[in-house]
Amino acid sequence: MKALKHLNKYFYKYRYRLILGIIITVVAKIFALFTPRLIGKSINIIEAYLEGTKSSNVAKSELLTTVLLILGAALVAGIFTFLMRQTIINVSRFIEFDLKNEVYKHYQVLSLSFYKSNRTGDLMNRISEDVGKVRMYAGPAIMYTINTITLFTVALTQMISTAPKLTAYVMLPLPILSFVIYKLSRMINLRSKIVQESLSGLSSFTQEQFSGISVIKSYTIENNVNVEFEDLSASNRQKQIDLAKVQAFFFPLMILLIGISNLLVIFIGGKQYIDGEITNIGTIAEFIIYVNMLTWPVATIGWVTSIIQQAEASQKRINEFLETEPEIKNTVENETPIEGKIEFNNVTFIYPDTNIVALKDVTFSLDVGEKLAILGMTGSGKSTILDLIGRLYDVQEGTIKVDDKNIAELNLLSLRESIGYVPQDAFLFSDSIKNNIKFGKEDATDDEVIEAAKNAKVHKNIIGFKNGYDTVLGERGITLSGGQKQRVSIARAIIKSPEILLFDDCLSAVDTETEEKILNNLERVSKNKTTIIVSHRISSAKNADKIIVLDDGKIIQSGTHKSLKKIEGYYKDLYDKQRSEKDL
Ligand SMILES: Nc1ncnc2c1ncn2[C@@H]1O[C@H](COP(=O)(O)OP(=O)(O)OP(=O)(O)O)[C@@H](O)[C@H]1O
Repeated sequence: MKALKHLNKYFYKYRYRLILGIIITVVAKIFALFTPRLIGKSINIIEAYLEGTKSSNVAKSELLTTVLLILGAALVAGIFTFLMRQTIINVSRFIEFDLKNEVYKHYQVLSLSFYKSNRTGDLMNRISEDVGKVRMYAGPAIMYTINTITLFTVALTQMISTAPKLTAYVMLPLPILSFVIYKLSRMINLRSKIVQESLSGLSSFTQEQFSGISVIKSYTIENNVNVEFEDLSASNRQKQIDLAKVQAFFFPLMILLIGISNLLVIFIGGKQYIDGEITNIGTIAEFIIYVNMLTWPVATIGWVTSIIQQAEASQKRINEFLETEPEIKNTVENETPIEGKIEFNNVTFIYPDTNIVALKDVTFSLDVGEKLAILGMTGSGKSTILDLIGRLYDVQEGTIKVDDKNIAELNLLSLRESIGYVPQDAFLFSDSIKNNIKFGKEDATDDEVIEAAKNAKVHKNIIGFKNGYDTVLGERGITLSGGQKQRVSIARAIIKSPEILLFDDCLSAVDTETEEKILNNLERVSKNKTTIIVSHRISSAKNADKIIVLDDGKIIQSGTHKSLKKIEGYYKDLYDKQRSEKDL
């Protein structure tokens, strides 16, 4: 129960609703317990008539009154049972909502390395399945516990006061029932978990196959994939059958144990009546109803225990994530306006999860408004430089300064807000093109969106679609070409008009002619903005104020286009190669 203490703050938040819910539950059960008493009374009235102590008319009128009272009590109990669910179950839904938001909000502040070391499926599971299991504790478990306590207290008091010995006998099978249900619930939960895992394996498999459907078709491996799917499906079917088998035991078992209790009431109660230990035959009828009313709450003791155990395990998993501290922390409360001067001083960076040394002793500086181009072999550390400027990771050695201040001493939000970043793999959301561009500036006008798209040379493509800027992208929308995606992603960055622009090889899928036009536009929109362009093409680098060439994390060349094209080395080789390709 230690992990579940986390929920206490929510119970406190909703304390008034919860207390109201508890009161309503108690009232509902008290009214429900009038029924057995009144049914016993009705039988006693008939018994009195049969014995001749009550006249037919008196017996009939008393019978009618009792039946009306039963109806009234059942009605009140019914209304309160409805309200009970409306309060306690609603509280559990509120807590589920709060907890989901708490987890999601925490996910947002966690660093990139957290996402690298945890599988997406796991992150999603904790926010959906685990939170769902915790809800079962916050709602149904609490409701049924109060239910059981109230029913037991009231019913047992009445039963003991009416026939103590008979009470002892009929209560005998109930603890056995509770224990058996507990064991069965655990088995059901265990098998449900296995089914769940197999289902998520099946859906991960299908999801991957659908994403890679073009590869499957072009390699004509549909049959192999079908066989694999059938195997997974067959294994899932077996697991479902195993689960259904234990589930099938649940109700017959309950009926058996209720039946035993009923038989005990009839047999022992009947004997006691014959022996004169019980004076009224109505007591037997009353007890039969008590036994039936108590069986479900007793069964729920076992069920609730297993719900609590599951909720505890789920909350433990949730707490693990909630207790994970973000590696990148904002230490400055006040906003820090950024102008855009960037300085790397002897920066060495090792990726913590892989221990790959991505940058070695990197030093360069850029004044406000200057342009830097970074070139180099694949895997040489170019993207890492951009990630470090946005403080997605903290460096182990050396310092990175923006506006002469160590970036760790800047307000993290201000720093990131001052950056317009175009990643290597342009990521677009399943939303309209317009909203994808507006992502960079939420309050942008339509004109601003069009202007940004024009500068990124994608406007003509967009208006060519039937729905223009309202064209929806993604799974249920259209798929943009690689180059179109890159250009929408560029529009998203430039609409933000940030102080620092970072372009990570974002023109690689664009033809050289369009690249030239975009670069000219970028030249204009990025005036006075510090800009870094990562590229494999000389055409993207040649107009930069500074150029650096990386190799295995180290700067091996630096200078300008003019100077570097004359020096033997990577840049000149690339220049010569790309110039001859152009001639071809
Ligand atoms: N998130 C990460 N976790 C661990 N290692 C990483 C991560 N990102 C990159 N690396 C490693 O760091 C090194 C530098 O990668 P980086 O992406 O900076 O290279 P790059 O020059 O941008 O390459 P490319 O031109 O192919 O995009 C590579 O060896 C890469 O495997």
